Amino acid sequence: MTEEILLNVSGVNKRFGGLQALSDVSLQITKGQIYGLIGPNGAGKTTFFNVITGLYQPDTGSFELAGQPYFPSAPHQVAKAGIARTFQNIRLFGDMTAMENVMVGRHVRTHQGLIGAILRHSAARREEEEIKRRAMDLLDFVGIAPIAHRTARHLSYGDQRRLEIARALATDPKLLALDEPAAGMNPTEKLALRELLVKIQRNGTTILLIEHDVKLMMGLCDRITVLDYGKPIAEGLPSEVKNNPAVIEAYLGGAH
Ligand SMILES: Nc1ncnc2c1ncn2[C@@H]1O[C@H](COP(=O)(O)OP(=O)(O)OP(=O)(O)O)[C@@H](O)[C@H]1O
Repeated sequence: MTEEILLNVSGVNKRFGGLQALSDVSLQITKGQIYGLIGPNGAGKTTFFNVITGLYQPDTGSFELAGQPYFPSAPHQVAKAGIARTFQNIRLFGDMTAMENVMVGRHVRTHQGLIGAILRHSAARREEEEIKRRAMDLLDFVGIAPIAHRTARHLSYGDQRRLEIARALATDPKLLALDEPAAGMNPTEKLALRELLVKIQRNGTTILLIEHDVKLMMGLCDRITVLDYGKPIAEGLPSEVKNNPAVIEAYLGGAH
């Protein structure tokens, strides 16, 4: 069986003034994988996320998503193309309920749009009901349905992270890109997060993951790329990457 490439990124460079933040970064993510991006602080992981989700324009680079040429432009277009992401620092609408936060994510995939919803055409009303049902299903899927009507700012840290994931899933992404989803979590929350990510993978969504918890990454990812000073220094199975001398040096030695 040939494996289908979901995201093919080739030759990405990104410079900020005198700093080469990404240096000829290429990677291929196969459909259905949990793909990890690791590296010391400042290695360029978030910059890579920002490039593939249209927040930063790369200096060079070519991209294909599900076999189609893809150019990450405005974040809204990126979501439509099939990539959803979360952020290192949680970005929820704090005064909206958990349910409303997920409904906002869902509007990317709807026909009537926000104007229709405001004017409340009957088609828009039907669609709104459908959006609510789907939002509730997603909250249930990530394990926070009982707090659907609580405002986001009053949720625990772990639940806010789950809510961000539910909101991203509401766009029906082909690729879910998670920037440090376990940051600040205690060991119990991390274990639950791990179970959730495996469940998302089983449901057919491909995941790209940045995470500092190397132990978590080694146990979870199908493949890993390691960045150091913007350059890919290793790529492969977790067991290969873990024993790679350049990776050990990047983590233990150097000025990081
Ligand atoms: N908008 C920007 N302007 C200037 N420099 C930037 C910008 N964004 C990132 N950088 C720099 O690019 C380099 C890579 O940063 P990036 O945040 O991508 O690293 P990272 O691997 O995600 O780090 P961390 O693990 O600490 O989050 C850093 O030196 C950072 O200071």
